[in-house]
Amino acid sequence: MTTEVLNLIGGRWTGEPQHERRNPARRDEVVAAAPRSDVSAADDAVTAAVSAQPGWAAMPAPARGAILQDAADILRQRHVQVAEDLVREEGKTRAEAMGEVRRAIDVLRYFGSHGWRLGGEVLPSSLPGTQVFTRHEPIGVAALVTPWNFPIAIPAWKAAPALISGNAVVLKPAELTPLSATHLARALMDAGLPEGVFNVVHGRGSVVGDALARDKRVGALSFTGSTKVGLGLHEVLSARRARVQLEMGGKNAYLVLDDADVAAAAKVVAAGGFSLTGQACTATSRVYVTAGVHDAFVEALAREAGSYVPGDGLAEGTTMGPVVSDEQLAIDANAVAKAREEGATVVVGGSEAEGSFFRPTVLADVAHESDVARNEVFGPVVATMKVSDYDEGLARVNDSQYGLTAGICTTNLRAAHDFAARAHVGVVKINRPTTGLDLNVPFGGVKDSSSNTFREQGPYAIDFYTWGKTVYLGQE
Ligand SMILES: NC(=O)C1=CN([C@@H]2O[C@H](COP(=O)(O)OP(=O)(O)OC[C@H]3O[C@@H](n4cnc5c(N)ncnc54)[C@H](OP(=O)(O)O)[C@@H]3O)[C@@H](O)[C@H]2O)C=CC1
Ligand SMILES: O=C(O)CCC(=O)C(=O)O
Repeated sequence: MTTEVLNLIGGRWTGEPQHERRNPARRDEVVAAAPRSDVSAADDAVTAAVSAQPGWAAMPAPARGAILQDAADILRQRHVQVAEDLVREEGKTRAEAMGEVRRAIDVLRYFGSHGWRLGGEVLPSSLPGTQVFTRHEPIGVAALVTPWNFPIAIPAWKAAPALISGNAVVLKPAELTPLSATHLARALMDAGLPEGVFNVVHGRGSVVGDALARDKRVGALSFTGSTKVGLGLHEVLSARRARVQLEMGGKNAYLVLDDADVAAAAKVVAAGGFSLTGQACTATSRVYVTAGVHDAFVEALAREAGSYVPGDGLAEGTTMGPVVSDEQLAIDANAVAKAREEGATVVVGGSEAEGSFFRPTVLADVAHESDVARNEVFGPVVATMKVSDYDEGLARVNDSQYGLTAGICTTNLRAAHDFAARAHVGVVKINRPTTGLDLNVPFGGVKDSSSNTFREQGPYAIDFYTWGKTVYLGQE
């Protein structure tokens, strides 16, 4: 069944559904049709947001929070349908999609509860009879440009802190996944969000996303996606000194030491590398293994990889969904072909794609300088490399243009602490998969993974959407 998706501008559903999205697991099924908007729709959405924002910011923060909490409840009532639509448009397994929708619900609840806690500080003044306090003012209009790989959780974790702090929002979701963003918008509107406070414009990133970035009324833009697009947005936004938050690519590394439990390490690396079909910016994609356990680890990882059952995420027994698009499928296949040319051994997987499915792939004997060891694949492909000891492993982990997540499997407390201190990444996982984040703690990277400024998630997320003011209150 095709669902017609429209833009949401100033509380009205508008536009012509023209662009079809097909189910990556069943290509004859059209899941959704959405507008391919032009720049005028982006302009209208920003106009609506500008006009709605002062009223929204004037509403008491607990009342704003109550709307987010109600939206969470509505999403909870609809969660089975929302998750199944997410599977059909993006390709996750049912369990992964349920987890993602759950996360969106929890994010709305979490930031909804912040309505009771927002505020500033009261500070002593050097002046007699004077009080100093700080205020956190909303930026005004925030644009959110989001990817297809977490099509409801990422819009939710960007929108919720923006909204609770009194901003109006214009969301440009990825063209591949229009339906999940619509479910989020419907829940917010059905919860009583005033018209114009949350707007959605569907269309090409290079048209709608670019127009939002260039609109001087947009005070902040939060982006998740490829490094290439993110760096372009950074140039546009910083040229006019608007806020920009970027969560981009990764080449996330794992280090497995001789003292690790090999079977447990293989499970951790497989979960980070193959869950979500490897389509996460936090996915494990290169593994350094010390010589004593190298061969046993590669064997154990290959066994884990072979145990996945690729298929339609809604089918019973499927443990890995399809690749999201033909373009991504070609990237996965080419990465393995190139690795082979550069001397790697394909231990398991790596065969021609079957339809939209690509088998979990483990590569061994990978050269440190080869393409697959350095560039993001965004698919279920894990490159393994032997290192002589911890120091060499740590140096290899840090030898990357990216710095999003990294992990270590070890039972040595000293190594674990040293790694936590010296891994040059935004998130360190010790004996846990590189994927998977708590919603109440900061998330972001360094180097080419991030804008290296404001973190997402947790209370820190609110900093990006507010600016600080200091008030001196004296008596006459
Ligand atoms: N860090 C992460 O979580 C993610 C990383 N990626 C990486 O990016 C690669 C490509 O994926 P893709 O989805 O195409 O990522 P993109 O960076 O192209 O897309 C992310 C978002 O940005 C929009 N966009 C694209 N071009 C522009 C532009 N010029 N100006 C403003 N917005 C724009 C997209 O719109 P639209 O696509 O609808 O046109 C989408 O909404 C992946 O293979 C992976 O390496 C991808 C997704 C998530
Ligand atoms: O690992 C996760 O849970 C989040 C990953 C993520 O933020 C992304 O892929 O964009």
